[in-house]
Amino acid sequence: MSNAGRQLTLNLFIYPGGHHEAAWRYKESEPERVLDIRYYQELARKAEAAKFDAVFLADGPSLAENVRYSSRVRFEPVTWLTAIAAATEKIGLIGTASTTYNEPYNLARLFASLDHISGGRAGWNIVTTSDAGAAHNFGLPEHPPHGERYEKAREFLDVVTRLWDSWEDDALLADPRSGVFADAGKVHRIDHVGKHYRVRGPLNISRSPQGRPVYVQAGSSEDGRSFAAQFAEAIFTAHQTLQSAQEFYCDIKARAAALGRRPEHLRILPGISPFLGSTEAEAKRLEEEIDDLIQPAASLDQLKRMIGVDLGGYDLDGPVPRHIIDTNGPKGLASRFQLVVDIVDRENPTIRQLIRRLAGARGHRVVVGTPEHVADEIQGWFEQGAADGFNVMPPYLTGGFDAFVTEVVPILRKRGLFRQEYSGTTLRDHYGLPRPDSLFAAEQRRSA
Ligand SMILES: Cc1cc2nc3c(=O)[nH]c(=O)nc-3n(C[C@H](O)[C@H](O)[C@H](O)COP(=O)(O)O)c2cc1C
Repeated sequence: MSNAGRQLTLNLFIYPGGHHEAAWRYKESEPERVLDIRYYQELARKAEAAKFDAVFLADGPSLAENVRYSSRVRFEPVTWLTAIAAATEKIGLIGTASTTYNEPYNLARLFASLDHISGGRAGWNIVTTSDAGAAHNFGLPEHPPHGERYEKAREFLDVVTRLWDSWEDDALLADPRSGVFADAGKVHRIDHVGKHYRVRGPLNISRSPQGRPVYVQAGSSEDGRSFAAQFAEAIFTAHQTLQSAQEFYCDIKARAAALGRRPEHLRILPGISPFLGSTEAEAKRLEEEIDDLIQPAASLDQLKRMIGVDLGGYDLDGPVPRHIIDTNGPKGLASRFQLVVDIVDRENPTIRQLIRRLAGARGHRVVVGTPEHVADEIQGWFEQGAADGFNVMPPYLTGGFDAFVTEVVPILRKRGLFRQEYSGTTLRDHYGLPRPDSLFAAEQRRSA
């Protein structure tokens, strides 16, 4: 792959309080502002000033964390991003919404509205939701099995896509002279009748500036990879090693090409959580200072959600009891589970070492060092077929992000790896993605 002219994609992955699970306790953090929208508007403006591609918000339709220890209360993402849209001009706005716990029509309206309001900056992180607890918030007797969630997600995405295309681009006329507001012949019902959904349409808002928000996905299981290769335009992923990231990158690009897609229209973006210091020792001290704020009960809770076993009764300084981790259970299908099991098998950590290893970014890659070292790591993965860019996951806010923007981004720019200026105004422009034509307009042309 030629790297000439390739530019990094950089998203700011915002996690309330910072990505390190104990960051909210760090002396520079502002936990009291966790639900202050101006705090996030300020953060997004900083990311926009640094010419980042997008801000990204994760989400789940349940309170999965242990509230005693966790700062993870959060706004609903589209609401949150709409407020950020009002405070910014160009930065992309990617929000997470579940296909398992939403209705296609409502979700289509929400993201089409965000795309209109933001002038074409919306992206949808399509998740099937792995937290089984969510089922209890939606009257389901149990969380749908992994495969069924992805089956529903495929139908869900088909319906939403057709709803977003149900108004042809030139349907809205709003012509006071003729008195015609919209060309009814260019506004189409979708008449979907499927296994999981029945949706007539059309959508009650015209086609948005991007045509469709950008499709983002973050699964890594076999179902996840197949879904991503077919539909995703950006894929978030978590990898601990260059080799694992290269394998994923190569696999997804090959799958997409086999489906007739152009591999460059699918940005693969691993997470990176940088602890920065003027020396490696200083960066290590910063990491240790925040690690020392870990509350093991919270970490063990998180670990239980990831691997399905409760290690609360074990000696923290004893080995991880590998034999009780069921690799054939339902958890085994989720990618993050495998990532943790690989760490245990590779590094044979004590329980305390494992929870410290995961505390920084829940299995995403943590890089500790000088700005040059972090830039080298970014450039290395970017140029060796492991990434098209990164979700930057500051361990704490806002200092952890300020340091990245003031010290690492200039190095990446100097190396010609990252934009000096936006060349467009929409998220599709930033990602180098085409604006999709309306399916109905294409069908009309074929039948003309
Ligand atoms: C960067 C990143 C962000 C994610 N954000 C969310 C999220 O907000 N909500 C969610 O339910 N899952 C999230 N996930 C998890 C994936 O969407 C997916 O549910 C998980 O990988 C299981 O999918 P799989 O079984 O296909 O691997 C995220 C994963 C990554 C790598």
